[in-house]
Amino acid sequence: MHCVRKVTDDIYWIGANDKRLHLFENIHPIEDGVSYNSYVLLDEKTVLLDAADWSVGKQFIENLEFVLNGRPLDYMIINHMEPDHCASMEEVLLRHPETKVISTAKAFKMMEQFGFCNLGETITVKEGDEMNFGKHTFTFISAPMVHWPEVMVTFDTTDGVLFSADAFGSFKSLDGKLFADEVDFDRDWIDEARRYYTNIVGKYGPQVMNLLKKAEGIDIKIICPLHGLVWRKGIGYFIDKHIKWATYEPEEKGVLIAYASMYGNTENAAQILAAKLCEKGVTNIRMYDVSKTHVSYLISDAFKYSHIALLSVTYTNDLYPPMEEFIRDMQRLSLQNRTFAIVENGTWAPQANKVMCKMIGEMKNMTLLNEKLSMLSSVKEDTYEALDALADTIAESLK
Ligand SMILES: Cc1cc2nc3c(=O)[nH]c(=O)nc-3n(C[C@H](O)[C@H](O)[C@H](O)COP(=O)(O)O)c2cc1C
Repeated sequence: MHCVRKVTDDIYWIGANDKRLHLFENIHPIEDGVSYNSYVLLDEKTVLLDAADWSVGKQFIENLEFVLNGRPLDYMIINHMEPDHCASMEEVLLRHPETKVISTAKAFKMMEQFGFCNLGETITVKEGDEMNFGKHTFTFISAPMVHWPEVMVTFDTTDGVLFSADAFGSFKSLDGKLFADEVDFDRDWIDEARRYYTNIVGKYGPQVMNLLKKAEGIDIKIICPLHGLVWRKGIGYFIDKHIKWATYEPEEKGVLIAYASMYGNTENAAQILAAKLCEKGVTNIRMYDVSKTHVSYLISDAFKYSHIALLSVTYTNDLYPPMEEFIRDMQRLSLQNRTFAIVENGTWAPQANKVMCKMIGEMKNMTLLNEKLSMLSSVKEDTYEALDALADTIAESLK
């Protein structure tokens, strides 16, 4: 049975939720699922904006046919051709051979590469092109690398609706809600929106800022992304978050403590550091065991907090692999402007400090608060005092 919602009088959300998928992009855990959003404009012409993943294809097609209610589908706009949105487009075209597909030249090339064939009549658009569908005029804005190079976004100049592709998206299935003002976003959604942005689009901050600059000139009333909630109220709040993330500015003054420990002694040091920080009035702390926490959560909080304390054991003359993965991921996603404190542990020849220093040094605008805090196997009086002093240094730099 169909399951759709109205966005405006003429625009419907016809997407679907996937609560069964464990790993988004086969890498990021999605405990709360994800939605694949697709939209239809009913005007003098009918227009489908993006499709959906194959896993929800049946629901998506049922929704599409319900909304069309026997009308032909005149156009299908593909803003982003990644298979989690486009895999079902061929099914749409088999049912609607009358449909003309509108997209960028690069997207058509990539559709061919992926084998999304039988496209029929196509219309290639570029930055600034406009198309009228009756009451509504759409303009197309290129947004390269706002996830993939072929991406564009579509702006409905009539109603001020921005179809933003993967920009302004989020993990989490919608479960009946559609609009951000229907949920407690700060309580229930912001962490997953940040985890989505930072891990999926995080590397492309400058490109996101380019898109936001272009968006400054247009009066956006509604944002319709391809995953997550639709924004029609308080859009500025979400745009501000994206500006912070895209410019690699921390959202909050606080400390992310990430530790790697096999037998619990480095963990003990992490707990002592946290306790000392709290004693000194620094309570905005989030602590993770890197072996137990998927790196996508660590990345999300690395984008959130101003300070990052890394405490790691030495492992076969090198850094402990999950800690290395975390720092490598921060590098890959171009994280910048953070303040680090590091602690190493080793039993016969500690090496973790050297590797962590080198990796942090390879990133842009990172400050390292301490040169070396090395512990041998377990926390003794000297390490305890050194951790206390490190907490002082961190607290001071947070002022
Ligand atoms: C497989 C393995 C390899 C290790 N390699 C080194 C090493 O190369 N150099 C060193 O000083 N300690 C090494 N250690 C010791 C760890 O760093 C040790 O777990 C640590 O000193 C104690 O901290 P923990 O209780 O937090 O695990 C190794 C331990 C294991 C289990």
